[in-house]
Amino acid sequence: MTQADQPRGASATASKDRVKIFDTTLRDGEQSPGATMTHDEKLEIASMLDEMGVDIIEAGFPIASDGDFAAVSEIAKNARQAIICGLARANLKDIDRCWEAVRHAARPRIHTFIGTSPLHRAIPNLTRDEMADRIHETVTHARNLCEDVQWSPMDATRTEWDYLARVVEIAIKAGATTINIPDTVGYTAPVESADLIRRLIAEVPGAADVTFATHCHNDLGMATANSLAAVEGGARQIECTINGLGERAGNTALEEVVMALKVRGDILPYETGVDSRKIMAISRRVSAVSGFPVQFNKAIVGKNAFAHESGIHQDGMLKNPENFEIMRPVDVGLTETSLVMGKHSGRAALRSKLKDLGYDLADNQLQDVFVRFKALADRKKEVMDDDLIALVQAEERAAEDRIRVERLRVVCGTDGPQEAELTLTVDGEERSSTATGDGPVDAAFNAVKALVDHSARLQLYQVSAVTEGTDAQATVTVRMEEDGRIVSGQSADTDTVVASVKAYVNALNRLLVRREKAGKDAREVSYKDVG
Ligand SMILES: CC(=O)SCCNC(=O)CCNC(=O)[C@H](O)C(C)(C)COP(=O)(O)OP(=O)(O)OC[C@H]1O[C@@H](n2cnc3c(N)ncnc32)[C@H](O)[C@@H]1OP(=O)(O)O
Ligand SMILES: CC(C)C(=O)C(=O)O
Repeated sequence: MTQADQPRGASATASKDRVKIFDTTLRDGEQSPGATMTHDEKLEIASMLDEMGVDIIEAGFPIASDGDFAAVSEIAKNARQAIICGLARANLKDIDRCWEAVRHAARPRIHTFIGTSPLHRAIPNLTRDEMADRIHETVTHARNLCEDVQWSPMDATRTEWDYLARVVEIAIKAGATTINIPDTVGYTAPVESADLIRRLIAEVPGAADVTFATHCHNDLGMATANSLAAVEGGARQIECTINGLGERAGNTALEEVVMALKVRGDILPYETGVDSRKIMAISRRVSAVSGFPVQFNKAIVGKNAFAHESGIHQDGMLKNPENFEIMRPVDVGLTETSLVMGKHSGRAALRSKLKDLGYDLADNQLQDVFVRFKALADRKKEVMDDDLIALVQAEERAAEDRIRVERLRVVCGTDGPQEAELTLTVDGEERSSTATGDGPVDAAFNAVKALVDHSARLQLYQVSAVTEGTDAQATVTVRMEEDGRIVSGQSADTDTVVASVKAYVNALNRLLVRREKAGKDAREVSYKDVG
């Protein structure tokens, strides 16, 4: 093993073997259709990878384009600790171009490959012997340029055993320092993955002097399992990408193997140099620059990976997070577990969430808010923090209100006039009216006026969405003026007209309070007798 090939960071402990993390987000990851990144974005991602402790960054395929060449060169110049690697086909031109780009790095690596399976040997149309000669020639050439050379028999897992063993031996003899065994089409299964590496190490002359690497694709959803199995078989380098980005179904996800080794150290006694607390930040950045959203239930980095919505789970989490979490959110760079408030949530989670938001409610208040929360959750997929704040504030306001909205039905659409049927409770007495107007809000406001006679003038009517989506609550603010007294009212509801009427009524209630404070008898507000 050369000095350049040594893992960085903490040295391997007596009990745990060090596994190097080789990130190929910028090469294999970028090969995902549509995932192309700009030069500056590649530099930024490379710097984050370096910062988080990745051992080797495969920065690109320098012969592929001038842009790739420039990105690999600049990443090589900027690298602080990581080995910077470039990919090259099994030809001298590719290898020279790759070296031109990576040579600027303090720790450069050339990675050259050729497909060795029967299917892949047909691509450059080479016989077994011709390919063997090509491997010898190209690996030797690469090693003459660079002391750190990685060689990959592409489609290794579909290559005949005898031929694979033969070409791996040739590559080692020609100077390769890392032998990478790719499962190019995601075909292998964990037991095979472990056995293949174990057998290569046991049977190929010189195998003990090089690092074996595993490079898995996720076509059958087994990339992480195969990579970990390969480590158990003796591989000490895992090739992976952030968010599992990569060709077709993607590559092994860096965050999955790093966290699996961290969490299951009891049965997988290996360690990496990656600072797992930087995982979320780079995952979000890679998702943003590649334009590939992370699926909600993606292991480790999905939006729901540390989120709990069902009441029993939330209650269990509040009693002890270990009940439903095998990792601490902080270990992947999240500040906290998210208790997602939705229709499956219970009172324990609601109380805890409200406490976090600064509302310490008495039991009866909590019960009222809970009823309204469940009603909202039935209409809305997810109840956000701002929704809850709006609910509690509405509850607080409603507690002292003399006028309350009981029922509202609005008929609206293209054929006017719009009509509103409204029932209010005024000082404990139910009253109803029907009114028309120019639009549903106007009709509803006219219905309020029909029940509560007042001379206040509407100065402002404003609607905004509390949260995102078509099921978002609308917050309505109204401002009214009467005899120089200005009052405002606010309410939130998923129904904009309901929110409008409640905001209007809220303002009227405040007007009554202002009148009382001004020494006037609030009964001066006359209620029209329409009942
Ligand atoms: C499994 C993997 O991820 S492998 C990496 C795949 N990544 C990429 O292909 C992305 C970058 N690729 C490119 O930009 C282009 O394909 C280039 C610049 C490398 C080559 O472009 P072109 O010269 O136009 O060749 P084209 O892409 O059409 O065909 C590939 C050629 O490389 C040959 N080839 C493929 N792999 C290898 C290899 N490992 N070693 C030697 N030759 C190879 C093929 O036989 C073919 O040559 P041929 O037409 O003479 O048979
Ligand atoms: C170039 C090699 C390592 C590769 O990407 C693959 O086989 O999937």
